[in-house]
Amino acid sequence: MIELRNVTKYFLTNEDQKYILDDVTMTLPEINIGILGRNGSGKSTLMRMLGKIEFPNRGSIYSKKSFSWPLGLSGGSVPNMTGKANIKFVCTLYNKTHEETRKIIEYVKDFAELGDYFDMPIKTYSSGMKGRLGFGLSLAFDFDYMLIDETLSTGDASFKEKAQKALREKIAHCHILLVSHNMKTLSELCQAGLLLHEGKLYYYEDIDDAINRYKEINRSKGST
Ligand SMILES: Nc1ncnc2c1ncn2[C@@H]1O[C@H](COP(=O)(O)OP(=O)(O)OP(=O)(O)O)[C@@H](O)[C@H]1O
Repeated sequence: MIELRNVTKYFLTNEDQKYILDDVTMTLPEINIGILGRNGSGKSTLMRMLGKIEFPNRGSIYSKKSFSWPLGLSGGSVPNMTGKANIKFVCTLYNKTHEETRKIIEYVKDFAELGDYFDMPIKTYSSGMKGRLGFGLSLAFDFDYMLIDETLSTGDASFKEKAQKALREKIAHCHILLVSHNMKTLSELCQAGLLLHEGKLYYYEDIDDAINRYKEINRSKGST
């Protein structure tokens, strides 16, 4: 379960405040949930708050469950360190043993297909390469919830296929919170939906109801 208690999140703009969530209180059940909203509504920000790499201005988000770092966002890595060194660093943070770390490095190296770049600083990577490294690393760990931010579209066609297959195997054993503009993927992978709109968060028990409401909003506002 994830509890949002009076959560308010805003960003300061030059002249005003941009509200993402305005005093939202809600309890989310343990199921796969798709997150929808127009461009700039705050989907990625919500995901970062769930992953505890960004925090509300007021209120709190509470859960006893473990969350992956948001897949699909390339932030969080140390740019001057190699891909391999970044993985070792994360393994240390998660108290992995020497043997577990060795296996994780092997897995990610094989999965991410970075060739020589695996031993080069991350600042030399393209955004797709960073995405592949982060994606492989997240798959190598076990979490209660995987946070996925449009990761299904990371990489070229063959990598995308491999990533989708690996992700589907992974999510058979955990829950997902998925941000995507792809309605088919949302409908296939999620049971429930969250719709972010103008600082409010709406929960739909059926993902297809969330998708229909999202489409209605898009029709009335002009699609983005
Ligand atoms: N650090 C920041 N400072 C100021 N404004 C920010 C900051 N981060 C995000 N924003 C603004 O907050 C709003 C929500 O951003 P966010 O990336 O969460 O939206 P989104 O729904 O994921 O968008 P998209 O669908 O385009 O990816 C946007 O208007 C964005 O410009």
